[in-house]
Amino acid sequence: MMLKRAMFRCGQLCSRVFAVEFDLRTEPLYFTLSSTPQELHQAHQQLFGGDEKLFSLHVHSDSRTEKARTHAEIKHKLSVALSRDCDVFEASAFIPDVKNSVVKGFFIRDKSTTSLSEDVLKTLQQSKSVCVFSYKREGQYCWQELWSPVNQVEESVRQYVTPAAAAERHPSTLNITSSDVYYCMNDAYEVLRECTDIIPESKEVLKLVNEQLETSRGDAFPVIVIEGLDATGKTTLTEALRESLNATLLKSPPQCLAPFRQRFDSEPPLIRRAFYALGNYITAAHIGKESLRAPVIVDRYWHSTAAYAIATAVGGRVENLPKPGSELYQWPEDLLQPNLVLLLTVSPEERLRRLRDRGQDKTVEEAELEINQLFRLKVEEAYKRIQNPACIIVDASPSPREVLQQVEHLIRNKCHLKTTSSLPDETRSHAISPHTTRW
Ligand SMILES: Nc1ncnc2c1ncn2[C@@H]1O[C@H](COP(=O)(O)OP(=O)(O)O)[C@@H](O)[C@H]1O
Ligand SMILES: Nc1ccn([C@H]2C[C@H](O)[C@@H](COP(=O)(O)OP(=O)(O)O)O2)c(=O)n1
Repeated sequence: MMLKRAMFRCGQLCSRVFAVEFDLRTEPLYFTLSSTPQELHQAHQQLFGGDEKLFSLHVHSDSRTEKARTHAEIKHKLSVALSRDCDVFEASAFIPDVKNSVVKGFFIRDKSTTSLSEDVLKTLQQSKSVCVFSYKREGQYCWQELWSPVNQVEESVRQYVTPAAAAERHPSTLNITSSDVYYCMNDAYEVLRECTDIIPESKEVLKLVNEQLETSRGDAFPVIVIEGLDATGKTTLTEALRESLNATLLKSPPQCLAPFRQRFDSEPPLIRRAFYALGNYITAAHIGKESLRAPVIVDRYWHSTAAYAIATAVGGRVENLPKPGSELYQWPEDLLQPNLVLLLTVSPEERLRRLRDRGQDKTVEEAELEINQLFRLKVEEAYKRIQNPACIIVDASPSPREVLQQVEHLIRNKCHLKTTSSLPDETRSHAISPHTTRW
């Protein structure tokens, strides 16, 4: 039964292009499978040409939540259970330019002479969602076959590794919609609804969404979002703006979701990003209400949700990001738009200094960001590519006072507002009215 299922999965994969993130600084290695022997290119020789043991495994399931969780579990197991003699690379099997065609997995290169990797794969293969292949060599050729720890899989035919041209779109960009980034509330809502059995907190989050959603936005005061990586000065600036504009300060995710955040941060992207996406809709409802009374400053919003999600989903280099203008950078049609989005930027050195000076707990992701220069670059680049509204970049390296003045100036120009921080305290209230704005 298990073998039959594996054979079926194998058949589904064979017509796809495989990509292995062999070296994150360059393009993935792409190959297809062919029934006739094919000579390997020099680049492919680096992976397939040695005498190490090679395996790949792919995760299938009709349930997207099960697939996402199994993939995350496998990633964790491979990182803790394999020996130091094993290299694990992210891998995928996909149909070029076909959305949602990616089957994610891993490629394993085992330089050891022990059977540890086989033992680990044997336990992973117990899962009905996992399909394992091994790679064998003969002369200059390398073929892939379905792997079984017990007996030779007789029906499995040799499928020769055949170098393939680079894909125009990096495969990791094919599955982003509704797996990493949600372009309407319902898509994110559905994911959490599918999780209510395995993550009971999902019910509470959905209840909060149902209770708080109501978007009203009439002749409103302006809404200004402040974005940026951790420690770029968002909290410092948003609090100063609250005072100088006599504004309401909101954040996304909203305070009511704080008790659940850690729980969802430990989930794979499919679920974690759905949580943050729903947070934006709750914040949007708060913005709708509050902007009837005063200007609203928002600390992180959709730009953060999309930029972090895209940067995490896309492996390797900045060049792998979806190209500028891609539909993946579009704002969701059903999410309230702010009037202005400002992106605070500082040099990596200054940001590290601020992080160290602050010396407080960082989310795991932010800790990784610190050591992972590539990821940081991708988040910033994704921020800059988001459209409608796009963000305006603010150099946040000067003193807090200078940054505030710079931002007040921008708000005055872009929102046709009067800000009054340079005025004496007693004249400082209600300088902004909905009627002085253009929207
Ligand atoms: N313009 C600035 N110049 C120097 N230090 C700053 C500036 N803005 C903020 N900081 C300091 O940098 C650290 C991070 O700022 P914070 O406002 O908490 O950033 P964020 O909210 O973006 O994580 C804090 O210790 C803060 O006092
Ligand atoms: N609106 C938001 C806000 C944060 N996120 C995600 C993106 C990152 O994974 C983290 C960053 O949040 P973090 O707590 O480190 O940021 P702050 O310290 O609050 O500035 O949260 C999001 O997806 N959408």
